[in-house]
Amino acid sequence: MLSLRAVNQFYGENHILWNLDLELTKGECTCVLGAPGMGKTTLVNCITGYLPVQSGSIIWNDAGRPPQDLLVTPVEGRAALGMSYVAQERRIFSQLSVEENLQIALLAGNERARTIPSMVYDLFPALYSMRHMRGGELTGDVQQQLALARALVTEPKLLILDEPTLGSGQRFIHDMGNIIRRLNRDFGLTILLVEQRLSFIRRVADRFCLLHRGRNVAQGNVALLDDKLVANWMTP
Ligand SMILES: Nc1ncnc2c1ncn2[C@@H]1O[C@H](COP(=O)(O)OP(=O)(O)OP(=O)(O)O)[C@@H](O)[C@H]1O
Repeated sequence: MLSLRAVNQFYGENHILWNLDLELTKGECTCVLGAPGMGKTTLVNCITGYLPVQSGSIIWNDAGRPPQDLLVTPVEGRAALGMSYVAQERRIFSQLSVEENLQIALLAGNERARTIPSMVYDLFPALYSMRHMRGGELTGDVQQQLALARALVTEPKLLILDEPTLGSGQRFIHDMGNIIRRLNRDFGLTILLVEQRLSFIRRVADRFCLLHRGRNVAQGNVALLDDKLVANWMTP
């Protein structure tokens, strides 16, 4: 679904991503992990188009359509192709109701999505009962649900989640894991997940990509993500 080849990215003079290769396969959940500051969010921002890349290629492959070069596709164009992103900082409108937040997110989609799909309230029944409440009145966990629901209203093909469990308690983390598994296994959504919690990664992901100082130092089936690999690479 998405192929990155030899991607390099700089912040000014600082070389952050180094010749990075990554392959996202349709229907799989791939987790990017690594210690803080290793380039995970930078990588996601290059994929979504919020950051320019210096060199390399990022190609979108959708069955039956010609491959699309994302480096010449702006952020809105990537959303229209079917890419949806939940950033670390929840991007919701605190003055608008839950329902208005979802309605506005629909505008980012393509022709297919005109109403809030029933799947969204099925996954997040709490949002339905709170649909008239303002975003700013919700607890942090429900705001995170709303941020994810906003990303789903356009019925994306690729969902990108940057540390969806950050700052949450065990109960929420468990529920978030269930939702990601349902999205991936029941709805067939391709998922790119940035995450640090190993138990969570092993529960939800099919594949992993381990970043160290902007380089992809290990990748493969999540069963290969063993303690030795983690001890070697998860320290700053
Ligand atoms: N806007 C920026 N300008 C300059 N340098 C930046 C900027 N954002 C990030 N960096 C640097 O780029 C490197 C990679 O940061 P990035 O946020 O991608 O790491 P990360 O793996 O996502 O970290 P974390 O787990 O803490 O979110 C770090 O050294 C960071 O200091």
